[in-house]
Order: sequence, then structure tokens, then C-alpha cells
Amino acid sequence: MKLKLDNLSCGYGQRKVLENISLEINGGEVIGLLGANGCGKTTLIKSILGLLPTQGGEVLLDGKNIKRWTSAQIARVVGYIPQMHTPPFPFEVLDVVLMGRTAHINPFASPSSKDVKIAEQALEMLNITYLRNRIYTEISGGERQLVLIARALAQEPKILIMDEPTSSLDFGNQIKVLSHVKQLAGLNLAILMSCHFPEHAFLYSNRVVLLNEGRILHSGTPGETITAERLKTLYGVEVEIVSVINRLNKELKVCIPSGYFRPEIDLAQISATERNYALANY
Ligand SMILES: Nc1ncnc2c1ncn2[C@@H]1O[C@H](COP(=O)(O)OP(=O)(O)OP(=O)(O)O)[C@@H](O)[C@H]1O
Repeated sequence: MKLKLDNLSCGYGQRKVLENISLEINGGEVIGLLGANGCGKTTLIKSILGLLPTQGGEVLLDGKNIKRWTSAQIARVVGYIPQMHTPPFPFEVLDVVLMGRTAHINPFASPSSKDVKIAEQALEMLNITYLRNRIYTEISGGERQLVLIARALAQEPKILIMDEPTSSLDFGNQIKVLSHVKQLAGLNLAILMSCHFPEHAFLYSNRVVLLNEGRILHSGTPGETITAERLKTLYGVEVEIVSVINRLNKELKVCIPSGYFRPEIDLAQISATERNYALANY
């Protein structure tokens, strides 16, 4: 299944946030959406999902304008993991995950034992079976994030859209979740994921889209697209991109801030203002 954005413009009321966004996502691909706070990542995601009216252009799902798909049809193929989610009722975790099955269940039917099994498998896959009977409103932000990912997996979507899926996860869970995302792409899911870390995009995405000043600054493979110069344009900081070889002899790229962390500076050799600046930014 393919998701295509054709010259999409989006924003709020009269206010334009993004324009001329054209992009294609195919099964088997992970696309990383990178950009500074407020550049429009969530706005784009909400516009794709029809949660925000578009201001121009088209969103095409398998070649058909998404406006011509019913919400039930969309829910059967597109999974969405929002940045934050506060449910109005204190549901049990398993019930939250079962909500992912809604589009597959007849309107007045209860979840079948097959649905419960799929929901339990999703919990198991993310190693959070221990949360099964906990109350969703009484677990941590990171745990909720994992539950939302389980809910999206239980939905068995063809396209998965994730808004900063690792934002409240600890270091280990970030790696586990992103590795899992990559595995899902291996099962032919098309995945669009906004993220704040270029290194995550290097490690887990096939393509990267850089958003800046309301447009796509560049898109392409992570290696070709994420450069120190473009990160400076995006985030306003100097970084060095360094290649390292891991123990499996695979080349990995890491981004190291430069200009802010300068242990080589001899504090005795610089002015008081420079010293204060260096110490403040150490
Ligand atoms: N409901 C809204 N009404 C009007 N403007 C909004 C609304 N929500 C967001 N904006 C504005 O739209 C712009 C893009 O916001 P958006 O949330 O898409 O950014 P983002 O890239 O997802 O940011 P972050 O990385 O901080 O999550 C920002 O200038 C923001 O202030």
C-alpha cells in the first residue's frame, strides 16, 4: 500500500504552516521526518490523517484521495501513534490495546478471543505484558507510549504514522521500539515517523525528509540528506557528523555538537567573556 502527498499545503485557518509538500511512502520503507520544534511535523501528520483540513494539494492512499475513503476504511489500513494521549476514562491497558481492533470488529459485536489474542501478542511483542491489567491513567508517560504502540500494532495496519514515538521512552526502550519499527517495515508496512534525533533517522530510516521554514529543505537517503550544514540550518547548532565502525563492522553515523563542548580550550588563554561563555556551555 502506498501513501502519496501531492503538493500538500497545511496549517490552521488562514495560517499556512507547510506548503508544496510532495512525498511518497511505499510498503517496506521507514521515512523519518526531521525538523525543529514548531516546524510543522505534527501539523503534517494531522493533515495526512484528515484530523486537520488541508489547505491545498492531495493526500492519496493507494492512488485514491483520502477524502474518498471512509474513516472505517482508513482505520483498517492506517495506524497512528500520537505524541500525547490522555484518555477520558480509566481504562485497563488491555482495553486500550483492544481499541486498536475496533475497525476490524462489527459495530455491535464485542472483541472476539482472536482480537484479545492479537492485543495480548502486541503487549508481548513490546515486553509490556506486565501492564495488561493496570489502569492506563495510572501508568508512566513512557509506559503509555508503549501501550499506544501496542494499540497501533493490534490494529494490524499497512501504514503506520508515528509522531515522535520515542519522545518519552528511556534509552533502552527507544532502541527496542525503533528496532521493532524497522522489523515492521520488513513485513512491508509503510512507516512515517517524526523524530528529534538525526541519529535515530540514520539508524532506522530508509529516507529522511527535512522540514524547514514551511517547506521540504531536502529529502533522500539519511547518508546523503543529513549533513552538518543542513542540521545547522534546521536547528541552528554546529555539529560534526562522525562515522564509526561498530563491532559488526558496520558503519554508523553519530552527531557530535561542536562549538558548545570544547574541553580543549585553555581557559587561561581566553578573555573573561569567552571563559564565562565556555563555562556556561560546558
Ligand atoms: N491548534 C493550532 N492552532 C494554531 N497554530 C498551531 C496549532 N497547533 C500548532 N500550531 C502552530 O503550527 C506550527 C507547527 O506546529 P507543530 O505542532 O506542527 O510543530 P512540530 O514540528 O510538531 O513541533 P514539535 O517538534 O515541538 O512537536 C507552530 O508554529 C505552532 O505554534
